[in-house]
Amino acid sequence: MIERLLRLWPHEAEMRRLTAGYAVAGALQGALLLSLVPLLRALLAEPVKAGEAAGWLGLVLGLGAVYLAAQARIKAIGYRTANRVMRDLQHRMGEHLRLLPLGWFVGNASGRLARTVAQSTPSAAGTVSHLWPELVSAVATPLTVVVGVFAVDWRMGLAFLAAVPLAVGVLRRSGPVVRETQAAMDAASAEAAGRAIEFAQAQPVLRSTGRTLAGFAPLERALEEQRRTFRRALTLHTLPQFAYTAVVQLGFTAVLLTGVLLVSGGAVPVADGIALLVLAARFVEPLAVVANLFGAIRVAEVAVDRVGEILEARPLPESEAPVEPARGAGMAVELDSVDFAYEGAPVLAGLSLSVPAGGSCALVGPSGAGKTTVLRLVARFWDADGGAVRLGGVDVRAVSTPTLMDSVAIVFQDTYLFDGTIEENLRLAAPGAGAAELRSAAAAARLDEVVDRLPDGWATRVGEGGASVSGGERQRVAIARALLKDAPVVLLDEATAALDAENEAAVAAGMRALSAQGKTVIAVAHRLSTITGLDRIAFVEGGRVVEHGSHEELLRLGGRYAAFWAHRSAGAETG
Ligand SMILES: Nc1ncnc2c1ncn2[C@@H]1O[C@H](COP(=O)(O)OP(=O)(O)OP(=O)(O)O)[C@@H](O)[C@H]1O
Repeated sequence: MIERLLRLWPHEAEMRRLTAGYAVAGALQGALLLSLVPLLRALLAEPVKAGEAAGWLGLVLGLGAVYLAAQARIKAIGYRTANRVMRDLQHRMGEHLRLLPLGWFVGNASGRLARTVAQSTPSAAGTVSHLWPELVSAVATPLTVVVGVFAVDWRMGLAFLAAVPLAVGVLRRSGPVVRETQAAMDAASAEAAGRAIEFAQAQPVLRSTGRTLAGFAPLERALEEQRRTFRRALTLHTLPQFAYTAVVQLGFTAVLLTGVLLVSGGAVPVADGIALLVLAARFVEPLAVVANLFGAIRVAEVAVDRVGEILEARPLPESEAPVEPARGAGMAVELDSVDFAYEGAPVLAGLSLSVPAGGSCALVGPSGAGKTTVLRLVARFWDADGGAVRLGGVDVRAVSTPTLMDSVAIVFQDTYLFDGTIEENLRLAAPGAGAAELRSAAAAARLDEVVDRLPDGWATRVGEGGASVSGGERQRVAIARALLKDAPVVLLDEATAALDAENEAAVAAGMRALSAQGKTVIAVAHRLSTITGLDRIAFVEGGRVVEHGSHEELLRLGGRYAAFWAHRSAGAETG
């Protein structure tokens, strides 16, 4: 466990010092208990040795005071270290996230990240301040006691030790079970939390279709799975817990029997016997604690693993000799026989596409054909499995990340806006832009119409994620950002959700404005108005471009695009 943590937080010397401190505190407690033996001997002697007893009592009190002081000191250090562990892990995660490819953030990364930062780092750090010290002292205290008991009587020492191998065996066997069930419970809880969020977000749809909780199958399934996993965990944990308690009780009984036999046989004085039995009762306590701690440590291990998943996620390789692609108003984009698969599921198979600098191209095709994936590969969310993606003639793998991010502006379907004003959201793309620039970009993206309608104009707050403006309006902000950013390549994934006529016209106008600035525009387009506003069309199907040309050329060809167009036109007419 601690090795795992040290892999992520490599401060071995500090951890060793802390462990030594915890061990000393634990040993002090052991010594405190052992000093009961001479105290009881003096008290139970015939006649009572009052002076000697007072001396030993002084020692007990003194050791107690030293133990308390040591505990307070080591706890304070433990808390400080735990705080540092948490701060360092969160800081390193922040730094590391900046290096991870954008592809890492696709999918459920935000939920995973939120949980890891908010829950797993405190839990991992808590290992240092709570679990580790308790475990170290739960081992150091009985160990000291056993050494002392051996000094009093070796037979009693052996009786104390008798249960230890059995207890260790039970713990070792139960470890993987607890860990596996903990991981399963964690995954089931995460899934249930995700479905609950989905359920909340889907409320408008569910209510408009008259469906209630009973009708929302994904959440029901996730909750049922969570209950099943928890029941299974309970069953699997019961047996090892029972076995451990039984072993500890068996050990206590062995000490008791040995003590009674030795005392009644006259081999051990009565006073020593009583003292050793008192010790035995205190010896069992930490052993029981160890079992609980092992469970808690397995839980913390899952948290440490989650932090590790982020810190050990690999950034894409960076070229040691980066090449700067030639940069004009636009930049040529080329995909050359690109193959790509998501976790083994092939999406692109030998896809080739070439868009000249300043040119524009609409990616059209059936849902799931891989159009969005093409845009993601141009922005190097991931590297292609085969073939090459080139910007300005240079392989994206040879371009440094800052240059790449500088060369590409991305307008994706799910545009994220920060919880600030419209103006602040625009300024993200160009912090130094003057008011005139801002207004001209907004006008080109028809964002000015939105701003005029909003109560506080440019100073209107958009809410978390841009919740207080519509999807189409968010895309207008993103297009205005792309105009301001002045990157030579603009990648645009038109929203598939129904856009009203006004927003649709605004997106088409924004694309025209980007093209007019000489930028290379590649857009996944769904609407006839936006498709025909671009120079060329690439029809993507089966992981490759199957038709490529202008709108008129492709209609004349009478192939897949012509059929798609006829179908869409019929749909548009019927509304
Ligand atoms: N992050 C991901 N992990 C795994 N599979 C993915 C991921 N993103 C997309 N896919 C799958 O890859 C295929 C291509 O997806 P992509 O989004 O590129 O298609 P598309 O042509 O843009 O579709 P649409 O028009 O519906 O947006 C789909 O089958 C999709 O389910």
